Amino acid sequence: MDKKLITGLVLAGGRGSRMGNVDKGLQPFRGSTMAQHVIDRLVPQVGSVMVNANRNLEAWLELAAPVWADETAGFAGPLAGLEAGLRHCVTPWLLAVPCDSPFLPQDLAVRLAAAVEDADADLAFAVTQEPGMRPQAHPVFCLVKASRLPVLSQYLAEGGRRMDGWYKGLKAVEVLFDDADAFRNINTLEELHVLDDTLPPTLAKVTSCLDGYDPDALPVRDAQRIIRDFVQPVRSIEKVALRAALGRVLAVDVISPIDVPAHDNSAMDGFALRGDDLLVDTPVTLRVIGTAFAGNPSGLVPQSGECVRIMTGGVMPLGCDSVVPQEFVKQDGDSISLGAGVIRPGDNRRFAGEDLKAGSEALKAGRIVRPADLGLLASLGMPEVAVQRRLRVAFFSTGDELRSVGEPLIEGCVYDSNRYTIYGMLQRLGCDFIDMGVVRDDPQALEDALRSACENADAIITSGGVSVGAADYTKQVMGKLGDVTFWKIGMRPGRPLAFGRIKSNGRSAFLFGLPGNPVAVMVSFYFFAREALLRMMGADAPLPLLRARSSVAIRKKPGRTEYQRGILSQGADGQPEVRITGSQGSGILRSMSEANCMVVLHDEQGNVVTGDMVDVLIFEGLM
Ligand SMILES: Nc1nc2c(c(=O)[nH]1)N[C@H]1C(S)=C(S)[C@@H](COP(=O)(O)OP(=O)(O)OC[C@H]3O[C@@H](n4cnc5c(N)ncnc54)[C@H](O)[C@@H]3O)O[C@H]1N2
Ligand code: MOO
Ligand SMILES: [Mg+2]
Repeated sequence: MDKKLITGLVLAGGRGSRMGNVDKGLQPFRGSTMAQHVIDRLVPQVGSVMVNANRNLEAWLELAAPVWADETAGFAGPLAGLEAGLRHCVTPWLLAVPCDSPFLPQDLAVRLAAAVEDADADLAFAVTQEPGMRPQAHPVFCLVKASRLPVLSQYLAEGGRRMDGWYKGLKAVEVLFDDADAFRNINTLEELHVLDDTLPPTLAKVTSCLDGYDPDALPVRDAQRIIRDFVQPVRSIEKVALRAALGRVLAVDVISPIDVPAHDNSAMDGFALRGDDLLVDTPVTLRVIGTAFAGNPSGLVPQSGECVRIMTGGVMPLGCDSVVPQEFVKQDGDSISLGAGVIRPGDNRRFAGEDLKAGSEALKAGRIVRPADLGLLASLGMPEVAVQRRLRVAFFSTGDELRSVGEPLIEGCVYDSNRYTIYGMLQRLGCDFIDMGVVRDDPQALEDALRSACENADAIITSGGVSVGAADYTKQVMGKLGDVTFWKIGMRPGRPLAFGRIKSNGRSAFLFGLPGNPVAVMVSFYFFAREALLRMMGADAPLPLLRARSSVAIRKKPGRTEYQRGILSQGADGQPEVRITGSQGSGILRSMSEANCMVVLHDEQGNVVTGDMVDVLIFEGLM
């Protein structure tokens, strides 16, 4: 069938009641509107497209398609829309599709048309079948002979409303499509958001990708994956002087503008010569015709039997490919002699570009600049480097029992240590920070603090108040301000965690509500917040776990991840060996301070026997 014989009709006249009574098709989706996506899919398949809509007609007209309202009053459903479409259809066939199915098949018209032609039918509609399920009809996706309008009008006049009810007396055929997802229709705003890959992901979207997601029993790796999928890099670049780039995250790939080194040069102080002059078993004598200093090309071109005195780094004279170190020759006036086989042709010569070739990638974006990188960048002659702007992280502690250092400690109170461990860990990551002090267990004070943090920072870290205590208002307030979830993670310590993104006055920030216990807060930071913050900074720096032999037995329950404070040292055989520090209670900071590593006992792992290999995270050098 020639596609010019078909008019496409987008059915957009519904109430959108499950979407909060909005005009569904006009809802933003992937950079335009949902209906626009449907129209874009339809246009290549048909001669022309029109729309059936009952509200916001001006907005619909902007879609550059004719718009027709129902003629049957009172939002009578898609059949009323089909009737309006058929009334204005000037082609022999009409292809109807709903406005909320932006993924409709690209071969919908061709396949339905082939079916009506084969069967000499009045109507064809789509059917899908999932494995092991009964076929599912999609009667709103139908190709209808325009001349059958009177049958439909009569059905409507008699009060009929069923999409698959009106064509009982007509010849209708089903067409089976393989891809059920192509007929997916979007009913709620949440669903629309979840499917819109141009919008920042929602937690619902991210968690829907996990099998058996249970916020109350979440494995560590699932929590890490959700966090990884949810946080997004802050895209903001600045140029800094080379030295200031130390510890910062490179924002772009660095391509070498030059060959390093720029010339073939000598690796030794000695004599540059032509490899052809070297004889396999006979000593040679060469005449020295001049000297090449580093930084001062000699311009000399030795002939056969000649050589040039050269310093380390000096540019190789033309025709020379080898250098004999001065210790290996006998010099006599202006000639040198060297024994057979002292060097081979090509020895002690450094090639132009052997370190880096012009145009090659010297460093990748996302790298955290280390001292060697500073040197490398300097070797390329770069005075400035493009880096990600520093991440701004606001943090505060929650709890009426907390006193800040410098204040007197009243009965029942403790000094706030979490703000100091958090400060230390953020500082090591290279973040800018805003220390917001201690916030009382008071809903208004918490809301004010979270809003202020959100408006001034990229990320917020709080500690305390995420478990189940009666004064833990933190969760309630966090939930109110945004897309935040509360987890019980299968780990020890650090079981409760709040995570998400909150909004205030048009600004948003990622939120990590870490548990209050002083060791739990550090473990949660290292194993969840750290990677997320690095990701926001555009950096890629996975936690470096090493293997070490356990010099002790460790009790461990399978089914949760345990982080034990450990001391790593060199065993009697020179291999790394780890033992556990004293008490592992999640309030005991002293053993954390004594430790130089964490022993990571994974989910599935059970008791550790002396001599078993275990994973270890070393604190020193940890970003
Ligand atoms: N019935 C239950 N109780 C608790 C559970 C549970 O599942 N059921 N989980 C326990 C676990 S695990 C942890 S961890 C804590 C986490 O509690 P919160 O995040 O609500 O923290 P708080 O109750 O505010 O404080 C816990 C503890 O830590 C001390 N703390 C808090 N902030 C600081 C700070 N900045 N500096 C020093 N010490 C701090 C606080 O005084 C408490 O002793 O909940 C368990 N309970
Ligand atoms: O996180 Mo809690 O520290 O497991 O006691
Ligand atoms: Mg609590």
